[in-house]
Formats: sequence, C-alpha cells, structure tokens
Amino acid sequence: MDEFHRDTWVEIDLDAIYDNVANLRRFLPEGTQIMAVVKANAYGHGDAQVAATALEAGASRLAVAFLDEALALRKKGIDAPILVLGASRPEDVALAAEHRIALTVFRSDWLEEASSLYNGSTPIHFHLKMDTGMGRLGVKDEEETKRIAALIDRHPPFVLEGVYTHFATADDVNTEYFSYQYARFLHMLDWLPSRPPLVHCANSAAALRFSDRAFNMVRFGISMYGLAPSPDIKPLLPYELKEAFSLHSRLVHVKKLQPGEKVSYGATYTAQTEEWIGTIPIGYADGWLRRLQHFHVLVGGQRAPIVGRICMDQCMIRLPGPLPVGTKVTLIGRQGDEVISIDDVARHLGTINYEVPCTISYRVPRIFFRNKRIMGVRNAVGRG
Ligand SMILES: Cc1ncc(COP(=O)(O)O)c(CNc2conc2O)c1O
Repeated sequence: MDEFHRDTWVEIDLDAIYDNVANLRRFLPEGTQIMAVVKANAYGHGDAQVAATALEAGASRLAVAFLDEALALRKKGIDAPILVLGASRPEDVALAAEHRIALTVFRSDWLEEASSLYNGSTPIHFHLKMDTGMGRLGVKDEEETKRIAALIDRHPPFVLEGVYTHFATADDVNTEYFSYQYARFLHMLDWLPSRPPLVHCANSAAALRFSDRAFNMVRFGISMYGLAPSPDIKPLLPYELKEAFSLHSRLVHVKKLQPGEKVSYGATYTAQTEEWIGTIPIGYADGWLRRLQHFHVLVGGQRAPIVGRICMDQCMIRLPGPLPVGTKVTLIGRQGDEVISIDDVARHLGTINYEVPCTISYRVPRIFFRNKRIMGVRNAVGRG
C-alpha cells in the first residue's frame, strides 16, 4: 500500500461499486453483458480497483477511452477483454493485438492503413462505431460501412467482434431523439452482411431506462459510481444507486480573526465579527476549483463556508467555533446528518456530476475500502 504525507484524501467505497454493478446484473435481461466503463481512471475512482470490483460483481468486459488506458490496466494485471472507445492510431494495431485490446473502427482509410502496417497473425478485434446522431465518432453511410466490413473480411487477423452506437440524450426525460437514434441504429445494422457477436448501444441512462432496447451488452459508466446520469431522470431510475466517492481533509491551522481582518489572495474576504478560521490543505491544483469559493464543507458535523479565494494547495473555511488542528473536514460525503453529494458540488459549479470526480486530480491519494476495510492506497504523486 502507498503512503501519503498530506492530510487530504479520497475514499472509494468498492462495496458501492460492487452493489451498483450487481444490481444492474439482476435488473438486465438474462444474457445481456455488462461492459464497465473505467476510462479517465474510472471517472477518478481508480481504474484497476474499480475494474476488478466490477468484474467480480458481474461485468464481463471493460471500456476505456484511449489505448494507453487499456495498456495501463494490463500492466496492473487486469486480464479481461477491453475495448478502446476513442480513436487509435493505425500503427498501434500490432500493440493492441499483442495485448488483446479491441479497438473502435469508423473509417475505411484508417483500416486500409492499419492493414498495410499490420503483418502479424495475432487476431485484432474491432468494434464498428456507427454515428446515429451523437455527432462525434462513427460511420454515417452505407458505402463506408460496407467498405469497412469487406476490409475486415479480407484481412484474416482482423475480427469484427462488435458494432455499437452512442446516445446523445438517453439521460433526457424527452425520449424523442433517443427513439430517433435507436431507430437509426436498427436501420444501419442492416447495412452489415451479418451482425457481429456483440451489438451495444446503451450507456447508464439507456441501460437503466430502456433495458429492453440494449441488444446484448450495455456500457455502464456513471451509475456504476453511484451517480444518476442526470438530475432529471434520477426519479425514474429502477433502483437506488450508491455513491462510491468521498473527499476528506483535516484542519492544519486554526486562528481567531478580529473584525476587519482579511483572508486569502486579493484580500477579498473581511471578517465581520470575531471569527474562527481554519485552513485545509486542498486547492485548485487538486481539482478543488476556485469557483468553489462560497461553497461549503462539513466540519464538526456542521456546514462551514469556504471563505476567501481558493489557493493552489490550500483554502480557508469559517469554523463554527474553536476546533483543534487535525479535526476531520469532509468536502464530499457525510458527517452525521449533513451530506455534501457530488451532485451538490456539480450544481454549485454549474456542471454535471461526471466532471467532479474526474477533476479531483492525481495529487489526491485514493484509499480503497472493501467490506468496510482498507484494501489499498494509491498515491500517484511522484510516479511521473
Ligand atoms: C462511447 C461511450 N459509451 C459509454 C459511456 C458511458 O456512459 P455513462 O457514463 O453515461 O454510463 C461513455 C461515456 N462518455 C462520456 C461521459 O461524459 N462524457 C463522455 O464522453 C461513452 O463515451
């Protein structure tokens, strides 16, 4: 287990990850596989630890954004099938094949170049991405689709393992555009001479709302971490999700200010009365962004406002009274009856919940809990 020497840390409840996946397993139609989306360091939750837990709970495959993320999982001993959802380089097909990593394909010129560069005999699995209206990656016309299918067919090591699309509005209460994309996908699938073994379209929102239209695999991301894909559809979800991520620190300095005394850069905060001010060792370089000024944290089971500008490595809070240095501060999570959720932070920042855990940087160590006990600590500082 890594050590760390600053009293700020993330706690990842792997029991919550397990339960969120196991509940989906029970909820989905029999035979629908779960692909756990662990890109961006598992949305900031720890890629290998989340991957292993999700696989234990019933996921059979993993998805990442880029080849480097898949290679990192292999280095950490994750052996399950991995799909790279984003674009890769044609010259990296050999590397992907060597590590049994599937790649997304959506351009015939890319595949032409890959076939000219790859002389190996080790199979490389491809998932064909179809753009049904997300407008990001994917084939859009029949000719290109047929060209790609024919190229794969002509090149023995190339295997078409899957075909998929991605929804732009599955987390929207209004299902009109979702229905359009779903119908478009059905139509585009007929452009293929035959359907490959894996056909998938659902993200968390679609898996939880339209599991009857998920084909034979879902790509489960945000709700594996216990977060609703959007506030609007939270009431529509079929079962309770358990948030896995919490963020904590400790008071490293406590002082009493007299009226008129100032706090932090720009001296923008002025004490109005005698005030107790605490300093905590977390700042915007940790992803605790400057826009969180005027938000609050929990200390002593009570809300404490963040006062003055958030610095790179520290910020200040107004305490309910004199508290000892070392008192635990919760920035995301629960203290007694008080809770600060990721959704609360996202709302204050004017963003979506996805962004919050992803933004808590590598500099904040992650402590992993399984069966309520610490099973690992990862401190990425100094790992280059
Ligand atoms: C292709 C693809 N499939 C599945 C998922 C999982 O979606 P979920 O987390 O809603 O379950 C994502 C998430 N991609 C992104 C989530 O936020 N921005 C993204 O690009 C994705 O890009």
